[in-house]
Amino acid sequence: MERHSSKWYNVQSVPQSYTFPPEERPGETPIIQICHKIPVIDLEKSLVSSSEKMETIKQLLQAGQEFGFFQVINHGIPEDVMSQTILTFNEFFDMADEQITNVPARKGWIYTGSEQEVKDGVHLWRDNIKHPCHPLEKCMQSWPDKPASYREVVGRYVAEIRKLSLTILELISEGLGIESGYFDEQSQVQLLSANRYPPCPDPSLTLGIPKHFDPSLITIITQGNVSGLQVMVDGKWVCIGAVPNAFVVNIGNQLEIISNGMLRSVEHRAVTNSREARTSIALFVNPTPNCIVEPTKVLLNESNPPLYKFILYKDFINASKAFGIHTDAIQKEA
Ligand SMILES: O=C(O)CCC(=O)C(=O)O
Ligand SMILES: [Fe+2]
Repeated sequence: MERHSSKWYNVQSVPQSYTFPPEERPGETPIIQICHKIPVIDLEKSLVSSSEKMETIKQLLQAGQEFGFFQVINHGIPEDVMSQTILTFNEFFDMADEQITNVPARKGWIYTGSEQEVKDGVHLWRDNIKHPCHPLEKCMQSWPDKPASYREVVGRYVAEIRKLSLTILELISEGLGIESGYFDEQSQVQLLSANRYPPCPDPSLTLGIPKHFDPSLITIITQGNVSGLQVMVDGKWVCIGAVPNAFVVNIGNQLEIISNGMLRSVEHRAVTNSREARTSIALFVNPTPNCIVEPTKVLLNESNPPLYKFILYKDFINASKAFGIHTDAIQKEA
């Protein structure tokens, strides 16, 4: 028998162990219904003039307030960096399972194949790898070394995303009236989480990732050409369109706290489709474990009292078990 056919997703129907309870499954409504309201923001415009920059800032804040999500285009990251990174992860996920699951003492990265990942008794329709990325030179020494290009390609991608995330955070801090550099300390940790959702015989029954909030400051996602990221808008699950060469950006719980609720961390989930595999790469920009996260003082006054208590980032993560069974391991790596 061909090795490939032994993969967990080569099945004619969705196994019971992958079937979500009726209230959680996507159901029969069109799953890939694109929401065109979620803004696509042209970042190049912010470089043209100070009035264009103010306009970009306004768009970022409005999107963060209204949807908690937006996409950015003309962000300066070369197309081939994005496409090569997706290809490298596809190669990684295509490797024979033994090559990725049976690596001894895999310190520095965590692979969770679908068969190992169970949420409330149900398997997720995805394979996943997570690893820290900052400081880059140190972290990349312990990333996977197969495929051979992994460290170089993913390293280049991570370096580009770090610059992009700082640009976006700087624009947001200017809009909120926070001093420049405030987020330098709050955004020291980068955690990469790449997902591969194979084609699924019945996407109405199962999920790639169940609904959740991101425990990050912001998250920057590449979803290639395949939609599947769903966000709750006006009480309905809708998909974020796959815009060529765009990054999806979402506000995480920490930025919601810092902005005292002005920017919203919004629930989202990943659905599957029956036609093609989808690969997404999420980079969580996180505070360091001992960083105190609290509503920034400049936004507080009598009519805007703090809505959140201060919290150490590691206490937040441990209390919310934000990374499931890997929470402790991920905290150690950070
Ligand atoms: O696959 C996606 O687009 C969603 C990923 C996501 O929400 C996450 O990794 O937290
Ligand atoms: Fe997420």
